[in-house]
Amino acid sequence: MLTLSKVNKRYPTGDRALTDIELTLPRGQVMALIGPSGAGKSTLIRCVNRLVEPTSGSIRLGDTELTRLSGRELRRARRAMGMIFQEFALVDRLTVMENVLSGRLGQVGFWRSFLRRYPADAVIEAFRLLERVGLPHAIDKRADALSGGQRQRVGIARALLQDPQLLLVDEPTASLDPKTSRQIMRLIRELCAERDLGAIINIHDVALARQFADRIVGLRAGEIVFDGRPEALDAETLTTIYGEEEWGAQEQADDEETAHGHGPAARLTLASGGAS
Ligand SMILES: Nc1ncnc2c1ncn2[C@@H]1O[C@H](COP(=O)(O)OP(=O)(O)OP(=O)(O)O)[C@@H](O)[C@H]1O
Repeated sequence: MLTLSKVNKRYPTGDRALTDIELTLPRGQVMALIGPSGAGKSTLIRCVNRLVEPTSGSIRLGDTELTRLSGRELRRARRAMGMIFQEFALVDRLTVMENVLSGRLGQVGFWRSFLRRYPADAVIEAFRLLERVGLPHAIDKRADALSGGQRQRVGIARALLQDPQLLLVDEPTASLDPKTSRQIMRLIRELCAERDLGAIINIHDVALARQFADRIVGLRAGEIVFDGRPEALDAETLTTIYGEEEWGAQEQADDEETAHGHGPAARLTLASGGAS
């Protein structure tokens, strides 16, 4: 379980990115973090893994107070948090298998990883994970020969090879087409359920968030202005999070597009709910 209490972040520039964030993420819960650009979503995720230092407050993962850690203890705590990034962050010239195994870099020690010798159990687990994410045939391919969706699957397998307690996911679908985006979100959701893993997913696509998350947290100007079930995210709440917009008109336009067969069916209306 992850617990944030009174977390504040003010950047040296004076920008106040987070104000008194209170958040508890139980095991197994998939939480989507939504909000306009600059709301503080990335800052929040990065405070959890300490890529950004919170200015004040407490962040606990299980029994560990993350804000007090440094050096070796911090590296160990970070291994308990699998990161999945927007741009996949793969090493292009390495194979799919090598990229997945790099998820164990921190655990196998410098020389072993330098020589690219991984323990047999890591290799077996990497095979298993690549099969689970749908890439058993691509093990020997170079990462730069993969499609965006396949690259993200490699990123997911790599994060899981760390055997994390929590997934921190930053815009996983930002550069993917609508169908692939849905597949990736569905995969993340299924894996979280299978492994009883909590996830915080920073995502701009509200329809995807509604469809695949158990819970939605809306940030605006560094504050939580919504925290609830996806069904509770109505036009009024969207206005609170994003500001004034004709959300009803958007729903209608999407409905019409779908009815007339324009645009991919995957373009969901804001009104749709439930995971598929
Ligand atoms: N390294 C930094 N130095 C100074 N200010 C920063 C830095 N990173 C972010 N900020 C500021 O903190 C606030 C929150 O930014 P953040 O990137 O966390 O928002 P976001 O919701 O993730 O936005 P986006 O959806 O565009 O990625 C913004 O005002 C931003 O300008």
